[in-house]
Amino acid sequence: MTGPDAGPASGAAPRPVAGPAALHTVEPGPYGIPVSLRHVLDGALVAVKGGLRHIGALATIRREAARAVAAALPEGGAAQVSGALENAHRHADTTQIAAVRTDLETRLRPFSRTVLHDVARALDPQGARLYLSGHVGIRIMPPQRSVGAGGGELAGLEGFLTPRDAHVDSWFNTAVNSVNLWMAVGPVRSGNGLLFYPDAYRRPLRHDGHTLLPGQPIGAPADIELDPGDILLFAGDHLHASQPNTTDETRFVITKRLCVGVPRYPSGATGWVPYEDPRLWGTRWESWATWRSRLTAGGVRDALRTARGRGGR
Ligand SMILES: O=C(O)CCC(=O)C(=O)O
Ligand SMILES: [Fe+2]
Repeated sequence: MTGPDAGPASGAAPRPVAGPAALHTVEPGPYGIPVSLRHVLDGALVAVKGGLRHIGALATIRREAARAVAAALPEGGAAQVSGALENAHRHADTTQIAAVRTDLETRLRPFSRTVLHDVARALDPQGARLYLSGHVGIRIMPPQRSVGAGGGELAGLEGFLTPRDAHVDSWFNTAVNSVNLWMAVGPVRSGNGLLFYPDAYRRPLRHDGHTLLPGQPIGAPADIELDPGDILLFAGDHLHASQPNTTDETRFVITKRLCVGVPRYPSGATGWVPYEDPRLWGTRWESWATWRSRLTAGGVRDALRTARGRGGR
């Protein structure tokens, strides 16, 4: 590991946040993004200022968002929203916003792979191979008061279009050495972002495999604010929750995940996802890109689970 610690850039004071944890900020420089992912896996919350602009991705994401809006809304409404999804709820109902989200997921899936690869390459050497997940989360959170009572279009969109209660990603499908990239496309403000519970980091917590069970002390939440283009890095083991959106802006974030070293999966996890070795991309071995993550205890457990499922048990 050669990179400096993910401390504040150029001696600036850490940005204050509510709660006990400071949000560390770093600025990309001519040599890339000076972040130690080990520090992130130790529980640090790190904002890479202008990270999406640094890799030249923000304009493309906005352009695709404008196309998805144009496809889902009548002309007048689409023109009003344009690429600025923070206004979406003013001109679109929940069903239309759900359609934009679904369309954007398809449109951005291949590009998000490039984005993650570009970020991984811009990072300082981490002293470990980085494995990249195909997961992409398009998270468009309209103000709560504008979200309809919830018909079929909201089913399964918890954390993507409706708030997600406190959880740890590694309880279900995320490796324990995974780092989340929570990438702000529009502004993230107090009242529409994510809450983190740093005191609960890697503490044993009771949960139902999906969500924290009530009645456990988890400490005060840290409330994170980001500017468009900022990338928040946080460990997949962090306890976090969507803040029900009380602002008058729709919040628009895209998420990706990468693993520091060979993925390690918790034995009790309820799900599993592969991570790819990007060195094999574009080679004739590309179809083997997930083999290393399959050749783990977690990968084998998942293969057995799938085989048992096929056997009808
Ligand atoms: O964006 C949200 O509100 C939920 C995000 C989340 O849970 C995640 O990225 O793991
Ligand atoms: Fe999460």
